[in-house]
Amino acid sequence: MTTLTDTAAPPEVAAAVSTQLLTKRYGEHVAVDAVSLTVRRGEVYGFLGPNGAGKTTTLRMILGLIRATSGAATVLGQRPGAPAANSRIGALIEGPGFYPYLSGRDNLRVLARYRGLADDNVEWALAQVDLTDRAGDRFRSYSLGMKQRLGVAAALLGEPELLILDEPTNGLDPAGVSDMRRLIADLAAAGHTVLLSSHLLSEVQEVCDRVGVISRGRLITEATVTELRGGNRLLVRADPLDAALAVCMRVVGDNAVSVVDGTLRLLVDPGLAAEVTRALVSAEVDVHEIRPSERSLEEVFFEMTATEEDQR
Ligand SMILES: Nc1ncnc2c1ncn2[C@@H]1O[C@H](COP(=O)(O)OP(=O)(O)OP(=O)(O)O)[C@@H](O)[C@H]1O
Repeated sequence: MTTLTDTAAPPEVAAAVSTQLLTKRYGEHVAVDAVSLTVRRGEVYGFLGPNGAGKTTTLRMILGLIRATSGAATVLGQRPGAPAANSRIGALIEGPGFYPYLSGRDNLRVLARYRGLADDNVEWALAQVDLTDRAGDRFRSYSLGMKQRLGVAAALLGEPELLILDEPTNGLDPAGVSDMRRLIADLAAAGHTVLLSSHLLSEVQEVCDRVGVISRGRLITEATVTELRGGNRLLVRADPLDAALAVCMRVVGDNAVSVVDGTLRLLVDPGLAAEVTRALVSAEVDVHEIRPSERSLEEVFFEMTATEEDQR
């Protein structure tokens, strides 16, 4: 008999990637410290952290390129490195080794043959990254952005379900970053799950559904970009400030109001803007500006890592 419980996919199968207390030590140094993260199928997951935080080491464990010291990981329902998973994963990690004297197309053909894939795959992958026109040129003549896109094309050979991209925007100029962002959004729209690492939050906040923030080997948080940025702040510029402060404290509570650079910062639902404005106006305070304010991901990141430092 089939019950509802029997047919519901267990979380580890529903997830594209999940890790449980994944840890990597190099001697005394803990490069990755008990990381438990989940990448859901179909999402773009940003793995964020400064240089040396442990991103590449985590991705290498997920791909089965290095062994975890302890903990576990499941990738597309398999253990890392299992052939059944590898054939459904495309990865760009630490720059692929391309032959400089071969064209982009021939480089991909070499990789495709090695993996038993037909040349159609090469043309498809080149088109995905918009390199078809330059595919006949030697790799060494490519700009950094083109080299990165060829790396993504290599990861795309065989149309993998899951793409793992380690710092795909590293070293790119703003135009290259914007091209890469668009490419990732297109791949996600086409149904690929994307796990990408970055140390630049501004680069991933537009393209990622969820982010995991890692600092010194530890996963500090995992949340949607909206959750991280928080929508619960109102900024008020009003005159006279003292009277405005008193009114705001009365309306939203003493602890929810602070003054930053002559502006009142209210930690409340922005839906209270009308009520706050009415109270200020009836107290004969001039309201120059009242607006909701989100934290930038950079602010969130620095606040979180600062808290983490304090706890050490
Ligand atoms: N093979 C190794 N032997 C010793 N230590 C290592 C090794 N690989 C990584 N580490 C250390 O582990 C830590 C995490 O490195 P990792 O490359 O994973 O960070 P990252 O977040 O990817 O940073 P980056 O963006 O600079 O690559 C660093 O302190 C690094 O020096």
